[in-house]
Amino acid sequence: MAVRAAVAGASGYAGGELLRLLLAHPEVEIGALTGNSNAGQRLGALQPHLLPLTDRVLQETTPEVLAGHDVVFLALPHGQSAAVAEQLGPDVLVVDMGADFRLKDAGDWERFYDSTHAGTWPYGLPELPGGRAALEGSKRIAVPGCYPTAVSLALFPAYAAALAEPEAVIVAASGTSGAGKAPKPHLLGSEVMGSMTPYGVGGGHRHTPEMIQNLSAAAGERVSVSFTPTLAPMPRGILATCSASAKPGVTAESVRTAYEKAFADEPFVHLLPEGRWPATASVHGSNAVQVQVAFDAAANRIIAISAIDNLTKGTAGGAVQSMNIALGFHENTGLSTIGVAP
Ligand SMILES: NC(=O)C1=CN([C@@H]2O[C@H](COP(=O)(O)OP(=O)(O)OC[C@H]3O[C@@H](n4cnc5c(N)ncnc54)[C@H](OP(=O)(O)O)[C@@H]3O)[C@@H](O)[C@H]2O)C=CC1
Ligand SMILES: CC(=O)N[C@@H](CCC(=O)OP(=O)(O)O)C(=O)O
Repeated sequence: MAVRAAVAGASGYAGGELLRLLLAHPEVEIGALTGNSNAGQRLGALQPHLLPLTDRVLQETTPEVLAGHDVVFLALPHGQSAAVAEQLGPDVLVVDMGADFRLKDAGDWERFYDSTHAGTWPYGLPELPGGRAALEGSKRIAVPGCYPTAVSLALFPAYAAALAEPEAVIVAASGTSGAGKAPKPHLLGSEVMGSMTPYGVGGGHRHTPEMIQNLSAAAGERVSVSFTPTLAPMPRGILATCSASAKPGVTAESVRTAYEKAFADEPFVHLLPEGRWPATASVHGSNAVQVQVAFDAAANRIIAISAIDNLTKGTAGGAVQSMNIALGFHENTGLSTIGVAP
């Protein structure tokens, strides 16, 4: 029998992408759909591409509306999930696509999110060492941030194989849907089109502690991260260019071997053949991740580059993949690795 899933935040970008995936998921029946300012609207007024659901009406995000489901997805702004989650029973699988339960360190949360830490849930990045075991049978899942997904997948093999020094430098470009649907002046078409600009420079971006958490766990020592995000004139996609100094004795062959080993059995991560480079268009609308790695011997640096779709593997696809593991479905169910390029 199919599981019944509610989606809170169905009017937003992450909620919309999740519904696109759930509509094709053979084990899921879509239950309540909720919004906030758009409660009472037809979904079709906000998500006209979700044709089978366009006549559904968005309800208020309340515990009563979300009750009676097997799975509840929370695609709400940061800080809004915890209060909703605590009203849901322990037998319901709650999948939080916001940041509320990602960080283990309460001090990091308070510094970067300026509010009280709600707690820590099993982390929804199955490809990390021990990632699947943490999700199997779990009733709570914290889906990673989009940039930490791209960066952690690019760099963890170098740290897990003790090839990289514990300092990483990351520059990543994101499409504008990463910033959500709520209107913001810097996201006006005339500001974004034909231009690229960095933001959150100098260690201020809230995804920095999440990257440090993941890479440090892989390395077994604290990894420092210098992260510079950049807004790119495209609706979807993240290209993360990550580098770290190589430890003594590292060669191009040892780097390649570590990455081949890390991703050999991964259904969604594609380590590209040597000489080919990740492209956001190749993963558009799919749960796939493209990764490539090179060893710059002159600079003694490992360069790892990844491409994801921020809305798919970067949030909704990652959420479905983790749900599949938690509920014992085949991990690929309802998820595609086929992009829509160009
Ligand atoms: N966009 C992305 O690429 C990614 C997003 N995420 C995470 O997913 C979550 C949603 O992001 P995104 O979809 O981009 O954001 P949007 O702004 O597009 O959507 C936000 C959703 O939350 C609802 N909402 C707003 N305020 C409240 C509130 N106070 N209480 C309950 N619901 C509320 C909105 O309802 P309404 O429209 O009716 O007001 C809308 O459905 C965020 O936590 C984000 O960090 C994670 C990874 C990637
Ligand atoms: C382009 C853009 O603004 N991106 C967002 C990241 C969005 C994301 O996926 O992260 P969360 O899940 O933590 O919201 C940002 O830089 O804050």
